[in-house]
Amino acid sequence: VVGGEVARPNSWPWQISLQFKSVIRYRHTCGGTLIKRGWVMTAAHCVDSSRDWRVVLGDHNINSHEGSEQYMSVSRVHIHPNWNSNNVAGGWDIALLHLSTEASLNNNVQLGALPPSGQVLPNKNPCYISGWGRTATGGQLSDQLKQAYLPSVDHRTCSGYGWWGSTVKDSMICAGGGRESGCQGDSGGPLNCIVNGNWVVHGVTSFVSSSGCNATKKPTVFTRVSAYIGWMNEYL
Ligand SMILES: CC(C)c1ccc(NC(=O)[C@@H]2CCCN2C(=O)[C@H](CCCC[NH3+])NC(=O)C(F)(F)F)cc1
Repeated sequence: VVGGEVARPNSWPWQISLQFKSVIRYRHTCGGTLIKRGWVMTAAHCVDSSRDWRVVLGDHNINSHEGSEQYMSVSRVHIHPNWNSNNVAGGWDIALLHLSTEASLNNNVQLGALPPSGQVLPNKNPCYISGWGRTATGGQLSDQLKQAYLPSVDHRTCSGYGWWGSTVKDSMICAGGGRESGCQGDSGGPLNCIVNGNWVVHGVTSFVSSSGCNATKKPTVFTRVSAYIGWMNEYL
């Protein structure tokens, strides 16, 4: 997350850290959202290589043990069948991870709410991105979970001239476009939006501009969760 601030610990209790074993230790690679006690929603581009995955729930500082963490292994990875790893602009950047044991829900670990199928937010709907991704273009990951206020940008604007144009599809949702943005390592994590006073996970962090995470008029682009409710319900 570029800009924004360190989140109050466990204030996004559905945010998970997706990590893979690298030699002797696990490394954070992506975010994700706990949507059922045994299921995590993330981006397909996060898991399209076979690795020894683990999901960490209830985390704040990914480099220290705080006691609120639950470490889960992953029994199945379900990548959307239409995902094409050579074309993130094609969409379909969504995957479900089946956990080998069910999470215990508590103050630090809760389920993220999903939107109704087909729901599209109006322009400038209040939303926050959360994640441990780079804190600047080319920078380092954040030890502590960060958040940034990224109001939604409607499709008409986001696909307009000088913005993303036809790179952005209707199955995506854009947010931000100013000095704050997602960045590498935030992939797969939630776009948390306020709808009728409740937090709803409307996006899965998918891509930013290759010329810089917080490029002007290149909002962070998310998989639009409401376009995939039917597919997810096949599993949940
Ligand atoms: C034109 C379109 C096809 C296109 C649009 C944006 C990009 N962006 C990028 O490649 C930038 C630079 C590093 C990774 N990255 C990204 O946007 C990666 C997803 C890459 C998927 C493809 N391998 N996602 C993220 O960094 C994010 F924001 F989700 F955390 C690349 C191609």
